[in-house]
Order: sequence, then structure tokens, then C-alpha cells
Amino acid sequence: MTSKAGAVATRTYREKLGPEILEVFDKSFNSFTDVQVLSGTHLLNLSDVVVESPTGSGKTLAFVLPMMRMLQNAKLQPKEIGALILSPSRELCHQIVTVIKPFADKLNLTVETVTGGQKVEKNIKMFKTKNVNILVATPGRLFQIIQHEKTLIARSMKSVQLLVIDEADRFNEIQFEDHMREILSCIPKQRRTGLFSATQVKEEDDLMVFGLRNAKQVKVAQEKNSAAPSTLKNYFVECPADEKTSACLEFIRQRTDKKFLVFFPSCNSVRFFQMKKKFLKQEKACVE
Ligand SMILES: Nc1ncnc2c1ncn2[C@@H]1O[C@H](COP(=O)(O)OP(=O)(O)OP(=O)(O)O)[C@@H](O)[C@H]1O
Repeated sequence: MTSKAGAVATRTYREKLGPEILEVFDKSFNSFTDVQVLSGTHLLNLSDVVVESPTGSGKTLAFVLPMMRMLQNAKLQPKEIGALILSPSRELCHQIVTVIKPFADKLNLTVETVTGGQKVEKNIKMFKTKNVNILVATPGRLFQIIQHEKTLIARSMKSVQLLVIDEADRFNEIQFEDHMREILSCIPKQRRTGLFSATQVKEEDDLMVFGLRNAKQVKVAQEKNSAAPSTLKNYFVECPADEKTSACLEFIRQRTDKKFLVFFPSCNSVRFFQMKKKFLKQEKACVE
């Protein structure tokens, strides 16, 4: 935000966040990114937001900063969950917690995760025994816990003021709508909701699934100087979803003189690919 209006918006946003949160932010960063000022201002003005902003534009702090301010004002009791963040994978949930932790420590708030890969019984015990103010969860696992202990979860989440759905464009499993309906039935209707994603945000009808009301749209464009170089050629291969791994392996196998960088959404996908590659006696270094 370089314009005069941008400078005013940034100054106003800093005032809204208050000294404690800024003290933590200023230790690591010089200024807010555009998506942080725009989304944070709407959320602190009590509007829902639908945010589309490129990868790496700082979307995590765009919801973490206003969330911390909301929770600071809420004066939560130890076992009251004030914010629920849904993210599609275990790894992303843990990354979000890492961003939240310094702010939560400063404000004496606690953050926990519930994700797949842990025992459901352990998750339930966590709800019963730990003080949790911010919960970061994968929707599938939270749904499973609600199936076991709906009254407990609804009681723990009756103070939720903010629901964040991160990487909203990646929630595309068939059961997702059922999961979302059940989760929404456990949190108050009077809350703010923020939907954050890197790609085209859903159609109006799809937004109903997330319980959004009259949301403000925030759309931040990719910076020109971060666009792909003009000499880079992009190709794609269309194939059924369950043939993606073998199509990718075949592509690599036909070009053994080239180097490849392959991106995956989770550590488990990297391990699976590595295993397949070993199987084909094509082992090369795979970086997690
Ligand atoms: N205000 C800021 N100034 C400088 N760096 C920042 C700022 N906010 C976030 N970052 C850094 O930018 C990087 C990307 O942030 P983040 O992961 O939140 O982006 P994102 O938009 O969520 O990307 P993705 O869509 O891949 O999840 C991180 O390393 C983060 O520490």
C-alpha cells in the first residue's frame, strides 16, 4: 500500500490492533502486506470476508492479526474457544500454529490442533482437560470428534467469535459439505467468518456452505514483478485424478537427462511418491 490512502488505512489498522500485537508483529516484519490491511480492517469492522490473494502474499497473518485483537477484547476464560481455524491438511494446521504462537504467548492465550494422524480419544481428552482458546483443525477430524461428543464440542465452542477457512479452494472432498454443516451446528451464528484462498473464490451459492453473510470481497492481484518469466513455457497434462502419480512418474522417466522439482500438498504425498519412485528403480533425492 503505497498511496496516501494506503498510508492512512495502514495507520488506522495499526491503531486498531493495539500495542501488544504490534510489538510481536514489529519484531519480525517492517510493514503489512495489502491483504493483511484489507482483510484485517474488514474483520475488525465486524464484516465477514472472502479473500482471494496469491500464494505467499501473507494470508496467514491476514487472519491471525485481527483474530488476536478480537480474542484480546473478548477476555476469554481458560476453557473457552474464541476462534476456530479450518485448514485442509495436518501440515498446514501446524504451520498456522507456528504463526499464531508468539502472539498467543504475548496475550496469554492457548492454541491447540486436532488433525488426522492423532487418536480421536486423545483429541476428546484434549477438549476435556486442556485450556484451549484457539483451535486449528482439519474439518474431517473435527467432524469425527463431533460424531463422538457433540455436546462437549458444542459447549467448548459456544464462545467462538471467528471462524476462518484457510485454503478454501482445496476443500473439495465429497463429504466436505456434511462436515461443514455439522461443524457450523456447534458454533454460534453470531460470529465473523473469513474465507481465504489463493485462487478464484467460489460462486455465491457455494459460500452458503461456509455460513457467510454479506461478505466483503478482498481480491489482491499478483504483483507484476513476481509473474513467471516470459521465457518459461508452461505445459499441462489432463488425466484422471487417480492416474496423476503414474502420469508424473512416466513424464520423469522419459526425461532422465533433466532435473525435476515436484511439489506436493503434504509430507505423506511426498513419501508416497518417493516409494513409487523407488519401486520403479528411479530413486533420486526427494526433499521433504
Ligand atoms: N507483513 C509481512 N512482511 C514480510 N513478510 C511477511 C509478511 N507477512 C507474511 N510474511 C511472510 O510471507 C511468507 C508467506 O506468508 P503466508 O504463508 O501467510 O502466505 P500465504 O498467502 O498464506 O501463502 P499460501 O497461499 O501459500 O498459503 C511467510 O514466510 C511469512 O512469514
